[in-house]
Amino acid sequence: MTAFDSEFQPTESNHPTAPHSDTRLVDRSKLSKMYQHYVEMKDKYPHALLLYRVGDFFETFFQDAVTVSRELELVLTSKHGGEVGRVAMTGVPHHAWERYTTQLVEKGYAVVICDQVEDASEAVGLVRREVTRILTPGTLLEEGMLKASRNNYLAAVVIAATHWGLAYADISTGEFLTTQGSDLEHLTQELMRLQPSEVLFPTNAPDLGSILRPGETSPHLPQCLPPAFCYSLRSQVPFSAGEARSRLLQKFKVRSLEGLGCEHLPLAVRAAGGLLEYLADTQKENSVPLQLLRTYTVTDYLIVDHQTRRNLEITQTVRDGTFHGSLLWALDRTNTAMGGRALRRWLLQPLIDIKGIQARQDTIQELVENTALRQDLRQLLRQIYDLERLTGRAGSGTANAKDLVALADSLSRLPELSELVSEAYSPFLRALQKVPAKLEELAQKLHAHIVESPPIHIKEGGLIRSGVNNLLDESKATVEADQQWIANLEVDERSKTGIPTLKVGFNKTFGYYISISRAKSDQVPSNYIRKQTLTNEERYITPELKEREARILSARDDLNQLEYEIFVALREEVGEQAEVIRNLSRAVAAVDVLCGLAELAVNQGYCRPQMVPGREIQIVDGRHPVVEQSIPSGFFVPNSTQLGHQSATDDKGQMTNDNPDLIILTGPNASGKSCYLRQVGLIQLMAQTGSFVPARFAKLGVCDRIFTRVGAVDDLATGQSTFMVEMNETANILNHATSRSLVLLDEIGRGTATFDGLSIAWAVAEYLATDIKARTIFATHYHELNELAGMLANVANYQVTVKELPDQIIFLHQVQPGGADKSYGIEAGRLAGLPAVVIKRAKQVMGQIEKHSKIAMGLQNLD
Ligand SMILES: Nc1ncnc2c1ncn2[C@@H]1O[C@H](COP(=O)(O)OP(=O)(O)OP(=O)(O)O)[C@@H](O)[C@H]1O
Repeated sequence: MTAFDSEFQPTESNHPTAPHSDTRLVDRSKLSKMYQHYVEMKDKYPHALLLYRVGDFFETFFQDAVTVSRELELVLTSKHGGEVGRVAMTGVPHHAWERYTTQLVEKGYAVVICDQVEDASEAVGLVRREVTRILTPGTLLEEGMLKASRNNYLAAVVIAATHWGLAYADISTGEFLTTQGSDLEHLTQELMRLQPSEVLFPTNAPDLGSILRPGETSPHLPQCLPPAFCYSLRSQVPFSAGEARSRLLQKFKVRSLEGLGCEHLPLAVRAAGGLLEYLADTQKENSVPLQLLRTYTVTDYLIVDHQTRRNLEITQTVRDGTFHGSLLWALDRTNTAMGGRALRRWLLQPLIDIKGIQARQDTIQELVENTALRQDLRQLLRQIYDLERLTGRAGSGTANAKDLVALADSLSRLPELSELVSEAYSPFLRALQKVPAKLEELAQKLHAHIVESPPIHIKEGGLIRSGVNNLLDESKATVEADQQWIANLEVDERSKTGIPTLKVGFNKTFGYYISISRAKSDQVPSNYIRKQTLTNEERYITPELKEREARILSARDDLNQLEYEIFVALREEVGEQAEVIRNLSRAVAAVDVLCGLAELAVNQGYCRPQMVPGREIQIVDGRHPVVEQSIPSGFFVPNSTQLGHQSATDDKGQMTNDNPDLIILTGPNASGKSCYLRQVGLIQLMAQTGSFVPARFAKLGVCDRIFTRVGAVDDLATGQSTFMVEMNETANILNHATSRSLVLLDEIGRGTATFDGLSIAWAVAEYLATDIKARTIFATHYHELNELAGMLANVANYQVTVKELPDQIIFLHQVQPGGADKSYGIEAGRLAGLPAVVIKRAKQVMGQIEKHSKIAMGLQNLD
């Protein structure tokens, strides 16, 4: 049972006159007709909030009114509901429904819009109302409800023992992908990467159709599904192999799924088919244009698990979860919303295919070298709106005329874009050299049909230019002539009647009228018919005035309808081109990302890393891309890195530690160990994204995974201690890392007794260096670990240096060979003002410990 349901356990009100607030308890036969209809609708959507159009408002009644008034802090009122008495009610003005619905959806509710589908003034009996839209967190299209800078993913998951299928779509941009795997940990990591707004999960739970809001638990959800997301519990039927497959075949009009790459991936097919069914169920008449389904494999990309993504602060900082200070913040120089979203996707899913990486690098390089091209492109890209989402809204029939003008403006920039890149030779720029002629024609047509600055509402006219449609022009001319006649009426009647203060006015109730001050009412001509008497004036109509008015009003309705029809036809034409426009949008987005990365490379002095097939990681004068932008220019101290043991030998054939697999990094607090560790991880990740990197030179073997274990954060949510979290993360690394992984460990074993911690740290480092041979940087305060380098050829010691003055330590932030053998902790204590006697004693204790802790020697004896 969801929290949503539990709030509405039928409870009989004690108060005899309290308004009814539960549809399940009310005597329906005593409800008035409209409420009976409302209750029928509510029965169909028990788990959603039903917004029901009544005149100028979207109202909610009964239990929904209670929820909505609480969630939106609106006043809960009541209304007469027939013989039953009063019914709880709260509502929002119809023009503001988007704003209020956004808030409800953000809180994890599904919202059903039940709108009037006929003109209230023409309705016989009850106005016809239908469900026109169902909004759930993962199925939004409206501009105001979406964040421009990130995708809004709807995911669907199928689990069979340890195997899983995952499909996801962003219906606002049309992306639709599916995959399957056999390790549930990968499923969790994929979901954490995608951060979907809603996840569909097929189950046989009794409360099908409900949405579990973030943090809500259900016995029907398996452990591998992170509780941070909204889960929609769905029937298993559309997720069955047969149904899902035929839905996909039908949607993409194909005979087999071979071409989509998932013919032999039953779980991927089941997830994708189930997702399509949900879209059909929620989108009603708006059919959403989706790109052709793409199948991918998780291991085709660099695997960056959630902890690592968090520790490396890819999209938000660890400390306060802000975008400012993240890698994305430091790298984003894109000029379009599409580019911004693409950069985020790229950073969350870096490549392992060298050719793919080099194609991006080639494009950046061309743009770095050709400054004029880069600047011109960036200038032009600024004028391109969100083509992906505009097309989505056009295709689903939710775009307004302003959207189509924005789309036309953007499409008409594309020929200029292709002209700019006509001489380009790198792959991503060449992809823009040809713009399909039909898109140019479409842009011209839209511009020729729709006025430059149309109103938001599409049913109230004022959208279409003259010269587009003869009938429209003729009706417009008639209306204008009648309006002119009315405009002249004031002057004509003043001269006819000799009343200089006579006025022609208009109001909603009476339409046009002639107003005469009461003092002059005796001079009124006989054909004037009195309609209304006010304190100082009398209002009249004439048969002729009413005839003109009737003509204007009816012609205006026809005009608005005709304009609407022309507009809808144009919108459909755009929808038909959705696939072509979106293919091009993706190419534009990629060029925007690469242009931004090129700009960054030039401004920040990045270099093109050489990507090599081996295991080597060689970085000369590397910098941390975020820290260097956060401190004054020139203050960041660059440091080099050399990792990836190649059985290095010196001139005499002796093994050396020059090119180790594992570095033990020591240094005092705040000297820069964490910064260095992250810098290496970020440079590797940036390089596999295709970006240039903050270094003087870099030669990098492609990694399969990056792991980090950084800092100590209590996982209060799961009730795990700092130490257990640390051990879990470490276990995960040791169980999954390979010799092609990059492992960054900061402070292993600090959350327990010193000797336990040191022993674990030692054993972990040794295992990584000897068994896994992963490239590892191990930052630690246990300088005893420096002894490892004496035992293992592929381990080297490095330290972050400081300069000691009598009463202070100066941080040099320089990473140099060698191990710190000094306890800076005691030094720091002295600087902090610990009494001299305590410091002295601490040094004595330290000396004793060191005397008895020659670990390497002891272990050799053990071996
Ligand atoms: N290479 C560098 N150049 C300039 N400033 C640096 C550099 N490295 C680190 N810093 C600065 O030093 C501060 C401390 O660095 P960091 O947190 O990496 O230290 P640490 O050695 O990991 O400390 P602790 O052991 O206490 O965790 C950083 O916030 C950064 O501003």
